[in-house]
Amino acid sequence: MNDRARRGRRPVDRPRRAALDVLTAVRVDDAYANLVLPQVLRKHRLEGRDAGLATELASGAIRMHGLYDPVIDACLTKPRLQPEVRDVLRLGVHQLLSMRVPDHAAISTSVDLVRATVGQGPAGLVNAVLRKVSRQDLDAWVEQVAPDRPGDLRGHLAVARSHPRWVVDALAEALGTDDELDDLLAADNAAPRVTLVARPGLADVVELESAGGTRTVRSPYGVVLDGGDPAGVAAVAEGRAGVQDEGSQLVALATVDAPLQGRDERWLDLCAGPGGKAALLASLAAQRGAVLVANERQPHRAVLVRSAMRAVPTGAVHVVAGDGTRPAWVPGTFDRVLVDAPCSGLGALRRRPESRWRRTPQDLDVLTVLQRALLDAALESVRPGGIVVYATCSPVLAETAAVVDAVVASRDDTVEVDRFQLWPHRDGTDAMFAATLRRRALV
Ligand SMILES: C[S@@+](CC[C@H](N)C(=O)[O-])C[C@H]1O[C@@H](n2cnc3c(N)ncnc32)[C@H](O)[C@@H]1O
Repeated sequence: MNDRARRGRRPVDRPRRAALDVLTAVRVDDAYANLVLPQVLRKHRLEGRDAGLATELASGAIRMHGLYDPVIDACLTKPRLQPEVRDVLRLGVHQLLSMRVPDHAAISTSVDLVRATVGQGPAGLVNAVLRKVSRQDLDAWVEQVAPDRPGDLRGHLAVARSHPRWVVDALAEALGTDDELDDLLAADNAAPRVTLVARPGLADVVELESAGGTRTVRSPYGVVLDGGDPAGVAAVAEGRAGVQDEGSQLVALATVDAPLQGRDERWLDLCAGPGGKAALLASLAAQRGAVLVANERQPHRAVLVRSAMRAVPTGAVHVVAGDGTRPAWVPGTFDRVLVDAPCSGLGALRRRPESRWRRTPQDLDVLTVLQRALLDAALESVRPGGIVVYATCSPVLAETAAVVDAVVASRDDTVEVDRFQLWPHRDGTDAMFAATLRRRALV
């Protein structure tokens, strides 16, 4: 590049550069956007509004590429596109169709970005594609690139709401109706507000409300933050409170509040990492004179569980690392057991922009075998008359009802006493599933 050309170039906008770094890490390194974002923001020294802009750009472009890619393809004259250039275009399309960025700013910053990162070659193409995209709004593009809504509702929503078609089918099956499908998929695309949990005996909701928040409707321990950084809330920094979706709080509460006859002092969280539900269970255990064993297979996640427990009175919890399908304890040891099983996470799509694109139907084949083994191990671990709650952050029937039904049907010592399924569009929570089972008392 000669000096004249260099002088003529505008500096690349840092939030957009940061957003592109996130897209690259997700595409090339299989990174999780929510984990890589804080590092990238630090690297580019972005805070406040700039950090918010980079986050919105990256999350939106990743989440919505099921819609943006057909729009981009409709504007190409040649079908092939370098992945690096497509990433820049996805960011540009997000600004043009889903944000209030003026067209000229969205286009010129995208051209600058591709010049700085890929080179001068694709600058003209990026300019031309984004100019075409800017000629109509989001609704007009959906009409142009998505299947016809009356003729193929699920196909239409898969594109319009940017979900893989198999995920749309699995969610529709779990809902039991297509009538709410649009609302559910739209809710998956909206960033959730941050919900805190006041760990009982360690913090209370009044303290969290004073940080600027509103109490949750169903959990007595939850506060939805109005905004701001939860790490700045003293109770969170000290481990007396945590960030936890209301649905997860309700799962922990279902575990400890299910009626139980007889001894109620040994509790087990079979799949505890990173420790959100275990920390709520442990603080309740401390209040109720019980002790929680928090088990996690992955040692590095067991470390996270220990950190989540830092404010819980010692003696109320023991954290152990082990395979929950091969328990290290005597059968029938526990009075209450939570199995928060590893799952597809398709009920928490609001939180992870890339996860819908990573999962495959084949994942379910592997997961459901493990889920059944863990639920069986949980039932072996609980005493006769004891309670087991099986939970997933997925509503997909193969990992919820089908697992519970199969395990209950395969045993003559287990009855189901309750079941709930939460939904983002109905309940404002992740789509958590929980079934409460009781091991029959000996007669
Ligand atoms: C859905 S997460 C649990 C979330 C946790 N209850 C919370 O609220 O923070 C499932 C956890 O199960 C762990 N896991 C997977 N296989 C396991 C096994 N065989 N035994 C025990 N834990 C396992 C995973 O490493 C993961 O941390």
